[in-house]
Amino acid sequence: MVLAASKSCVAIINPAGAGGRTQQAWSKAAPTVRQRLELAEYKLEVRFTAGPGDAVRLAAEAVAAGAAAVLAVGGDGTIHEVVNGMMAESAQRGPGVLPATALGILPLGTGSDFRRTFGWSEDDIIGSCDRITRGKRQPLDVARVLVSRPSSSSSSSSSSSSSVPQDTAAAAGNAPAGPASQQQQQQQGAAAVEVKYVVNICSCGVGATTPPIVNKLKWLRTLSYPVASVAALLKYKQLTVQVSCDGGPWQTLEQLTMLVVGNGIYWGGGMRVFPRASTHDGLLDTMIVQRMGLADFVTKGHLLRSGEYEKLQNVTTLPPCKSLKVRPAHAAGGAAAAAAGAATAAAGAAAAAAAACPWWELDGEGQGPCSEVSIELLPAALQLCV
Ligand SMILES: Nc1ncnc2c1ncn2[C@@H]1O[C@H](COP(=O)(O)OP(=O)(O)OP(=O)(O)O)[C@@H](O)[C@H]1O
Repeated sequence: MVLAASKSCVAIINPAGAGGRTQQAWSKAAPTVRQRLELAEYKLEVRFTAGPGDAVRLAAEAVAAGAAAVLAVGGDGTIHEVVNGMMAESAQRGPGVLPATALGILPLGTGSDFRRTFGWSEDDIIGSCDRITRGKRQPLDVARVLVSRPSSSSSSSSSSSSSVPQDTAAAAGNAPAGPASQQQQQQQGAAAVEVKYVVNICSCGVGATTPPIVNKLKWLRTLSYPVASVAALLKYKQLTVQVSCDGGPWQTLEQLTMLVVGNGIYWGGGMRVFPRASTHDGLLDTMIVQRMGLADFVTKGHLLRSGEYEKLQNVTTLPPCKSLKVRPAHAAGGAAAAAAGAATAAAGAAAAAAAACPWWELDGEGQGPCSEVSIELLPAALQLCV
């Protein structure tokens, strides 16, 4: 018997997920999802994204409308956008306001790394519905990431930055909120800062150059990630960056292959990068890979994949922390150069500075080169349906 619905669950579906397979899978799953939810007195509302970034808007609308749950249907990019919309909407209401809307996940993507942390299988339609209807909620930490871009680079290549509403640096108390202010910040060149949220893992270096390659290889399914990694390593030039944990001194990392920072366990299509990570311990884990070329990747990459990288000399970790800042090494001398009246700083110099900026990806969504990135973990920022 179908009971009168008293709570709403908004399903946000990315029809383009997994190279279009999400759309087909959803078509088959939809009747079951509706039936399971209605039996538990949930009213299902279905929203399809119209393009990249649209899930940010749809999730923010669901939170604003007081939905009991949002069901993100797709891969990690869809979860990323949904989390960004939920966090942006709650940030508008004031610092530390926890959305009453819980996050549900129906994993139907390519890599689908986030769901692996919880041991949820792909395509588990009934399990996804039951996680919503049984009412069990687990606190979920979310990282707030302030992204600064080099003055010569254009705005974000990421989908989630292009839609409304936006949680800009404004919400951090730096400027008026909203898309207009984001535009102003971008016009201010190097001072532009965007606020993004990461629920699983972000990285800079070679891994951050793979998303455009992965996007072209979706037909290879889970193989798209290792194949893209090899292609990216062939072109990658190692950079020097500096990191500061929990406000401590800057530490220089030379010949960086990649720096991975995370909340969850899995990254890059099933690599167990943080085997001991918890999504509700209030701490970020960090892995640093230096001087790793293609030969190392081919012969030792399996140790990165299995999380046994303590055996690798060129892999180190930082103590778990609550916040982390990363900047290109040239940024350390930037202020001094400016003070010395570096009037000769021409467009060529700006382009060179941009080239020295590492590329970033957030939850697998490519951002291009970033000058400074500041990551702060917000403990128990959302409630996850488990
Ligand atoms: N309607 C749409 N049309 C085209 N692209 C979309 C649409 N909706 C969302 N997108 C974009 O699709 C991209 C991929 O989505 P998603 O991450 O869900 O699937 P996936 O990449 O196959 O999975 P995974 O990230 O787990 O490997 C995201 O960058 C998102 O912005």
